Amino acid sequence: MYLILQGSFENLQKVRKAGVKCPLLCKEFVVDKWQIYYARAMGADAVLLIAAVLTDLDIKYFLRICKELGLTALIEVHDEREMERVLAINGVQLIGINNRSLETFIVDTSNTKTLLEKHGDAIREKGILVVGESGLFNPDDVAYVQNAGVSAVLVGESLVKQADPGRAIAGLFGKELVH
Ligand SMILES: O=C(O)c1ccccc1NCC(=O)[C@H](O)[C@H](O)COP(=O)(O)O
Repeated sequence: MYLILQGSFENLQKVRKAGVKCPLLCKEFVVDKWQIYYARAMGADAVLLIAAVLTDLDIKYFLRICKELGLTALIEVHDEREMERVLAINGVQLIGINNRSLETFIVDTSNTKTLLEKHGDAIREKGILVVGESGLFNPDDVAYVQNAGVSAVLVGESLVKQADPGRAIAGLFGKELVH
């Protein structure tokens, strides 16, 4: 399980210094290569690359940097067009389907299902893992995106608003997760 750190590179370092051992995903709007080097220096294991704010050339270049640094790149898409762009890029291992529109902030989990119905075969052929992102609050939501074909989930609100992370995670999945 990755811990997702959002909003501040320095938080990555704080969390590492506090002794957190699990992998860390730097969830930022990465638009320049220095942010990837900085994320690595601060202790990240993975970075989010948002297709909506990057050109194809940027994504290819940033993927190369991630590979050199030993970082995993989670490439985030929101719609059909972004999915097609990302699937045409070699070396993508992890795609996140965000159910929240960056323009309207409206969340619709059927986005994951729609995109996987259309592109699931191509994704499987390439051996790409899919992460279902946003709007997941309970075991039914998780089951819905899992049945659509995702192998992992990216969750914010439903966990961070609860006092006990262990119980929050157990509540989200409907069972205790052993790690
Ligand atoms: O990431 C941002 O900076 C951001 C800016 C404006 C609106 C939303 C933004 N992020 C939302 C998140 O990162 C969510 O926490 C993440 O997508 C998970 O979704 P949820 O589980 O619904 O909180």
